Amino acid sequence: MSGSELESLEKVLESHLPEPELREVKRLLFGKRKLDFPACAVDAASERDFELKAYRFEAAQEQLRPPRRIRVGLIQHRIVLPTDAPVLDQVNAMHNRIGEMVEVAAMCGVNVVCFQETWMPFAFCTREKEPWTEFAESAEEGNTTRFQLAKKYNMVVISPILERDELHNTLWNTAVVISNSGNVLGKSRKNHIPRIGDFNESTYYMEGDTGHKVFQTQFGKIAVNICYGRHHPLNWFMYSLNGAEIIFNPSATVGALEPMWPIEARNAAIANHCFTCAINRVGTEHFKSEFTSGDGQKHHDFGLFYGSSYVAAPDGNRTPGLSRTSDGLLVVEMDLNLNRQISDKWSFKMTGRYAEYAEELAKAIRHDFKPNI
Ligand SMILES: NC(=O)NCCC(=O)O
Repeated sequence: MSGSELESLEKVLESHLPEPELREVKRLLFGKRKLDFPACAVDAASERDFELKAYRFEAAQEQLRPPRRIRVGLIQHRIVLPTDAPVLDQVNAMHNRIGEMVEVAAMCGVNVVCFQETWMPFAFCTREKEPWTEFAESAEEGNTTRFQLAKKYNMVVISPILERDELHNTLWNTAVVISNSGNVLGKSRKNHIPRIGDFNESTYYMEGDTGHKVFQTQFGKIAVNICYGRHHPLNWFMYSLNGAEIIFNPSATVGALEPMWPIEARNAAIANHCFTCAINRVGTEHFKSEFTSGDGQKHHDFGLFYGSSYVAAPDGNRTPGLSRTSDGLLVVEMDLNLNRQISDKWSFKMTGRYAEYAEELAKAIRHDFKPNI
């Protein structure tokens, strides 16, 4: 435990359940296998003070297709410097932290790594423009994109940033997808902007305009459904419709939303016959000026970002979560053949009545809509 905070549900079960029951509970809750990682990675993670966990999802051997095994890495971390440190110092400190964590991901053979949502302080609760908008940068040319990790480690990097689009004088909440060659493959902007509690993001940026892009990488077709989009089943569905084999969900989430966290990305993996990766930051971020929440309470912080990053598979299994309180790297090996195998078995997507939904939805959004009662 860190202070009075619960470290994780998994730790509670491990501490209190006898071994045979624990094994059964873990099978029911999670159902996947542990993956061995190199000793150098274990040592480096321990020296650098972050949790390292690794799991494997297997698929059946097929006759016509070879396995398509790849490894993803999910990184959760707290901000490094206080939020009133000079902006560039904060950015550099964060780059150093990410750099040392990605190096361990490389030791573990990770092919695609994803960081948490906008890896700057999550200052959008404050409604202040300065200095937070100074963190905004170009998706194509910004410091964070030019921070050369992808090519160095032959790894696809998903880097969620606050994007400044100079051409259109706009800010966006954007995930930049950098191919393992080091080139920017493209970007995916946050589709749904929360209007709840301290999530005052609509003061800073608009709903994304990049649709439901899927990126073809050397390690499979990937998409990014940023944070609040995970509450929208149709948002996951649209990425899946465009062929996503893995949907990443970089997030910054706190408090009352925690009971939903273990369920939403897992449901999406089941419903869409794909893998989903839910990533949340950790720690509590303090801001100098007091701000008022939607409920009238005054604060200097958002509350605890509860980490608990995990990966879910199309067969409904999922990994245990990373800690609620510590920085961590979750490495997961998955055979992408599992997606089609599960689709052929359960056929949720094949049996969807899309033409009917489309027709009824088209009617429901009209001003003259009358419910079919
Ligand atoms: N970052 C963000 O969109 N948070 C909104 C609350 C949530 O959905 O967890």
